[in-house]
Amino acid sequence: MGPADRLDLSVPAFRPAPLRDEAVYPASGLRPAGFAALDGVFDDALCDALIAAFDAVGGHTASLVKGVQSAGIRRSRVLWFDAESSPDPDLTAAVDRRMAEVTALLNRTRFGFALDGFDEAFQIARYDAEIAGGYIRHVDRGEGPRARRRKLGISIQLSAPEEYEGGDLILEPQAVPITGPRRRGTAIAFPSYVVHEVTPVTRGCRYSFVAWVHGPGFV
Ligand SMILES: O=C(O)CCC(=O)C(=O)O
Ligand SMILES: [Fe+2]
Repeated sequence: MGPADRLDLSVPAFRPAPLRDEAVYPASGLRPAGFAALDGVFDDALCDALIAAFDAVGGHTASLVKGVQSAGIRRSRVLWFDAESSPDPDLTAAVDRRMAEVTALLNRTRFGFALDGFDEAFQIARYDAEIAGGYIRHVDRGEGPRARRRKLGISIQLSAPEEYEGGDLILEPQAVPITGPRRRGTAIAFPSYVVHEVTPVTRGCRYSFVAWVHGPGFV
């Protein structure tokens, strides 16, 4: 019997390890309201598959709202990742399952927001050194019918830290800015009213996966 005979083809292609409730926080050990990070949300196979899904189509130049583009504000390419753009239903299912799990865990342990779903497709973004890819300080909430319902943003680092320089996700949940961890597969979560930026990439390229979770307005 060769090794191929022992392959169990019923095993799904994407099986990230169970989520551990082991949030990582800045070195101070403080847990500022308005920021959470969770390691191991996507495994390498999921990160690789999402990068490949992006590269297969190359994404389009990111816009702000209603197709408005401003290179002074945001320089990146994005792909809206959903059942239509996904190359593989197993990948879509694995990502959907994991995002539901991670949202439930983070909201239960950290945020406690009233949330009612994902109203927008997930976003895969690519920031290239050639164009000093980045995104200046901004908040994710806006005036539009969906943007006003954004409550929680979750950014997952798809690239390994050594693949790029710059490209830090910096958040300002309180007075002291926090630089998000760069570990591959780590999720960084923050309320959609928190100011944040992606500093310009100076070498290589950074891919991220971003989900927004929606709900009734903050009252
Ligand atoms: O790439 C990231 O990690 C964050 C992107 C972002 O802030 C956004 O798309 O609103
Ligand atoms: Fe943002």
